[in-house]
Amino acid sequence: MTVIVLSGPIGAGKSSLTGILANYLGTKPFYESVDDNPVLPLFYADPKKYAFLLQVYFLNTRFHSIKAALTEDNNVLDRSIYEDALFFQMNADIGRATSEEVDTYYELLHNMMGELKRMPKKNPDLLVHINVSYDTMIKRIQKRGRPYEQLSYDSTLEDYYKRLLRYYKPWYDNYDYSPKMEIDGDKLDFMANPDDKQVVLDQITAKLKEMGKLPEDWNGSTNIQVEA
Ligand SMILES: Nc1ncnc2c1ncn2[C@@H]1O[C@H](COP(=O)(O)OP(=O)(O)OP(=O)(O)O)[C@@H](O)[C@H]1O
Ligand SMILES: Nc1nc(=O)c2ncn([C@H]3C[C@H](O)[C@@H](CO)O3)c2[nH]1
Repeated sequence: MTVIVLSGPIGAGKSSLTGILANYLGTKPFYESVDDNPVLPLFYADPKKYAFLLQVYFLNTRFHSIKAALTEDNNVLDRSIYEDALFFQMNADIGRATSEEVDTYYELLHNMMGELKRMPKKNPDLLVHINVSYDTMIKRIQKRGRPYEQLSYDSTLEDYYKRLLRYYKPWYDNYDYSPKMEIDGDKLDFMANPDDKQVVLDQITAKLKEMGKLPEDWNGSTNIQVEA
């Protein structure tokens, strides 16, 4: 059926929507490696030392996930390989990578993207991008409560998060691996409000129907798995 990739800033709701969408469509979710990621806390404690290592870690896990997803042809992915360079370029721009690390990273990324071109299915079917403002992003980061992501942990995080938001607009505009659509993550509380959740699911299924990826009369009901 379809391979859908989600994108958006930290705390936008990608993991949450990945689960909701996979359940609704009856497909398999792939999550970004966070709680089992040994490099992430090291990075937040010493970004300059660990930016390159963290990026290689994420790139490797994202390469693994996108290959599996494109092979099985029926999946939803939390943040994917297509956003990897956005993060690394931003960290490099603020002096957290040497020019040798930057060159090595882009050669590795180029090689990996070349491998994807050889897959039977080369691209996702749809990118769903969740837009959030700075205030929403911070509220969600606080709600989730990972200690090393809190503004109180490091005084430079406010600037880091604001900068990240600025990098997303051109990234989204230039993304061309598949059709794409945006979700308003400020207005739509798809976690706590069932009506908002249905609005988001309707927006995504309408896009999939328009693209011929779902039958016109499909309403999700036959595919919903009852959550325990
Ligand atoms: N639309 C929403 N409305 C209200 N709360 C939300 C919404 N989306 C996510 N949340 C809450 O915000 C927090 C962050 O959500 P989530 O982990 O899904 O974000 P994410 O985009 O996957 O983050 P990251 O980039 O860090 O992996 C969670 O506590 C989640 O319950
Ligand atoms: N430096 C860096 N590069 C990435 O590709 C990347 N992807 C995610 N993250 C950070 C953001 C959240 O804290 C947490 C969960 O998304 O991991 C990243 N950090």
